[in-house]
Amino acid sequence: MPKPDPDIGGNENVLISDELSYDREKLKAEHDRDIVKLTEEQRKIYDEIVDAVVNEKGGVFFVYGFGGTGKTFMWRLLSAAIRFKGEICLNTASSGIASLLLQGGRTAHSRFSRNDQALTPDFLNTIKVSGLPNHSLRLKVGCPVMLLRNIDHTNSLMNGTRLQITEMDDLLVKAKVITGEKVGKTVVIPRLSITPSDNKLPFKMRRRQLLIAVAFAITINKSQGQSLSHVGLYLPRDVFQEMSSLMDNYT
Ligand SMILES: Nc1ncnc2c1ncn2[C@@H]1O[C@H](COP(=O)(O)OP(=O)(O)OP(=O)(O)O)[C@@H](O)[C@H]1O
Repeated sequence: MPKPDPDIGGNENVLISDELSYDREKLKAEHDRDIVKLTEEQRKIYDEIVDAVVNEKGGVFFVYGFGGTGKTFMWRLLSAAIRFKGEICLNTASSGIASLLLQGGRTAHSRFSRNDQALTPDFLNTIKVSGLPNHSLRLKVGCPVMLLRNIDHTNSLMNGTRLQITEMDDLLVKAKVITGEKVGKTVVIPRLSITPSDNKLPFKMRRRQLLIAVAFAITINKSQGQSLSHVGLYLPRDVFQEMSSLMDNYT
């Protein structure tokens, strides 16, 4: 009896094995042939993006230009530069036609729905989206938290209500309301299944979690309508400087 090939199947991530199966020598030859053709402008973009990848700087780059000015040409070269080194480059386009222009290109929809199985729980647990509680919450009795959804209008348990944890159980927490009309009231917050309302993810996501986030600080929007005796402001940028230069521009 032939034995099954141990390299086939198993738990291997389909997406990763697909992306690592390119002919690296051929890609390198194509890359080396075309890199010398880059215009000065294309080369500048190429260098900046490759530098961000190689040195793990990360970043989001928006490349624009008139039709036929070489965006796809450069993108193919960038993909080859990453892939011939044995690294992964996921080419994703918004439409089927656009995805055909890129080697190994897929639409975002097809890429991610086809690989639902390849999205491991570990990966899903790292996702942080607005309105969705984090997978892991570090709570302690006494810590301030904020509700992330409207749970019970009559009891003022609304998105943005602040509470203080008073008791913790495996599946729920008890907390005291510290803002709004029901200040002082103790409420029970259960775990609920929730789908992000503002979902920019290209797949459906649902998480079962307490609908709260630790809130030692809140955004200015969430603090609306509250009279507070003491306030500390966190201003990571010099907004006053920006305001004054804006005013200069308008006067
Ligand atoms: N530096 C270059 N050297 C040689 N040929 C190039 C170069 N840049 C682009 N080309 C060629 O010019 C043509 C148009 O380029 P490309 O398709 O990349 O443009 P584009 O900006 O993606 O266009 P569109 O916006 O219409 O999709 C292609 O045939 C491409 O191979």
